[in-house]
Amino acid sequence: MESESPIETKKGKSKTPKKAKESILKQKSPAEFFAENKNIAGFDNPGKCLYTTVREFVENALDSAESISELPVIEITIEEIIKSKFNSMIGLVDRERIDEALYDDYETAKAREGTSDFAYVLEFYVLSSLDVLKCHLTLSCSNLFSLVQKRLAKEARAQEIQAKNASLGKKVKEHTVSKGAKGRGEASFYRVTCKDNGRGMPHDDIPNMFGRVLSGTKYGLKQTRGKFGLGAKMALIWSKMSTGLPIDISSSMRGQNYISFCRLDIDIHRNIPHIHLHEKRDNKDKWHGAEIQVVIEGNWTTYRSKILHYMRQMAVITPYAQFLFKFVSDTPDKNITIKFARRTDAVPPVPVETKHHPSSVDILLIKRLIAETSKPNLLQFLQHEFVNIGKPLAERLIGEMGPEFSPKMAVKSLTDQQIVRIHQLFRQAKFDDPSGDCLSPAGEYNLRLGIIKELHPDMVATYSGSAQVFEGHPFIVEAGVSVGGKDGLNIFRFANRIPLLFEQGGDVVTRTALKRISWNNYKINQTQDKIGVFVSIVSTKIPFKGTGKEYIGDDISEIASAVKSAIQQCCIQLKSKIVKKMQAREQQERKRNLSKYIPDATNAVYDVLKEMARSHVSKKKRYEEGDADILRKVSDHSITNETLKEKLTEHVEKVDYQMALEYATQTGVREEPSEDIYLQSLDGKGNLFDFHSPIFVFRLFL
Ligand SMILES: Nc1ncnc2c1ncn2[C@@H]1O[C@H](COP(=O)(O)OP(=O)(O)OP(=O)(O)O)[C@@H](O)[C@H]1O
Repeated sequence: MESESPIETKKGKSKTPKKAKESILKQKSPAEFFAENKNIAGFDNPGKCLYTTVREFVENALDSAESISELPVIEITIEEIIKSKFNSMIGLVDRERIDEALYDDYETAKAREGTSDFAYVLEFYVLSSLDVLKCHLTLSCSNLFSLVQKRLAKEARAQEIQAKNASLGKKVKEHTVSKGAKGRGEASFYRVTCKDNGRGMPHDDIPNMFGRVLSGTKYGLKQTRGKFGLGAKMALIWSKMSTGLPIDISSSMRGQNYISFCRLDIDIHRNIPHIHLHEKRDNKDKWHGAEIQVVIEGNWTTYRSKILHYMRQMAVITPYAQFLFKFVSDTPDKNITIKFARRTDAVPPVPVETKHHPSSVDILLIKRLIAETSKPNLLQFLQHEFVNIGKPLAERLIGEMGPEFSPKMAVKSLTDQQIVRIHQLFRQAKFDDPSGDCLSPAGEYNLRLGIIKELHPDMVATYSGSAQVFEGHPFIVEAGVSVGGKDGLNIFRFANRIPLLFEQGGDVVTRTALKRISWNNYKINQTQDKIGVFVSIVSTKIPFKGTGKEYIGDDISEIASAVKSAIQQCCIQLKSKIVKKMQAREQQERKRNLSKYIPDATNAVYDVLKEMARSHVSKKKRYEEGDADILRKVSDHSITNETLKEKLTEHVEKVDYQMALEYATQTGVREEPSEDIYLQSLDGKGNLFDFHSPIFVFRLFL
């Protein structure tokens, strides 16, 4: 008998090659891999799956509308499906429990006894004062009571930690439903529908776009929200895993007189779409766009706030889009409808596809570019397949590669070694940085609007950095920092105009804001002031950690320093505003203090002036009537001035003249007399001039 042992094969007893069934080697399809590791795509638990499904659909919808420069109009509906409805949807009959002990939420007789004891204790506790209770409880009761207290405290602590983590954007553990309320089997189901007015999809491509993992249209070098060709398929894989239901896609492209309808699921093992229905339907309304619908297990209760937060932030960074968000519950009072209205018609320019920068490519990519290029020779290949290589530079590079290279050599005939040489030179040579022209940043205006809308701060500063480069990819960092408004340090992160809500702790923006900004230097108190930090990064490649697009790592020094400098630039602007505001506040304070006793001074002056006015008028009258003696007195300025000074000093000696002067300066010279007082006096040259108000006189006098 022929041995199947690999050892025997090694010993040469069997020369025949191993049959396929003997091999221990196994292969997994990408769909299988992601089904087994769905957490790396942001599908960690039912609640997070609901959140990520919404997110993937919304981001596809935005990418699609923006790609045809259409102002996005997006409707998202999450409809709660209760178990009986779900069962009837899939044709499953609801069954009553027969063998109760079989269930996860089953309580043993002993546990029930404990519970009734507990109910008694609790009732007793409520009815009695604590002291009385302490006296009367038996030892066993008090033991039980402390056990119960411990359990309640533990539950409360767990809930507290969960709420805290959720607010910090940390991973939220699924709320463990306490036994007796809802067993493990009691999943919640939701129908998620997302409708957009975007480009739609070609009829024949739909099955592969939704039923083949790692297929998409966004692989080029371009700033897009989607990147991996994974998100929509993950929603389908999760629906297949949790409900077994397919996905429904309706789509129509501009000018198409039909709507493509496709219902499909995915053959996980072969990573191919399994089509249930694929047909063309009438498009009477000339609609274009897509509507995707999927039924999945989820958890609205624990992820409600994250989903709404995400929608709000998406509306902030995409003010040119209109979103209609609906949650439809089986209990109508839990229904939610939120319309995020469009706030501007200015759509940022559509990001353009660009070519690779020589410093960003690896050997594999060079080989792929060679395989795909239409250019016949090395010179043209270098010139046309990369940015920042013009003809003269291409010629110099070829000269530098070595004698076996020439401009005219067929690019497809390059050997593996020659490709390695090109790669080495690309690494070592100096190239101009790629420009950021292909990028479409959110814009300082949008950031400012967003901050004001979210935080209602006292002051805001924004900054838009110029394009920079990491590993040959251009990127732009924009930042906004606010002071005042809601509590604490709030950090808002956006990447290619996607809000990032999870894994905040490891993100480059969070780390920079918390560890690398000396807030005190900018007169901002990190622990007391309410600070808002908004940072938006756009790039042809966002270096997300993982496929879940949750956070940007802190390990790319170019990005880290650009983030730091953008935040610092905002802080510098804020500092001067803060200093001015502090000075204004101080002045205001002084003014308030002055005004406490200034009325005394002005009243005194007013009295003096009134008296002088009276005598002045009478003197004037007498002068007009021909009193020669009075003429001498009126023309004698020193007498008038002296008299005034004397009288004022008499009345206002308690006034701090310096402060009074300041007050008068701040108040300014009033144009109209504040009181019904009008008098004339003589200036230094003996001319008559007018005093219009007590303050004016006061200032002149001082
Ligand atoms: N609403 C939509 N309108 C038009 N095309 C869509 C829509 N949703 C998905 N698509 C197409 O389906 C493809 C696959 O989508 P999927 O969400 O799986 O991946 P992606 O968006 O390319 O990348 P990522 O996994 O990073 O989100 C997209 O590249 C896009 O071409």
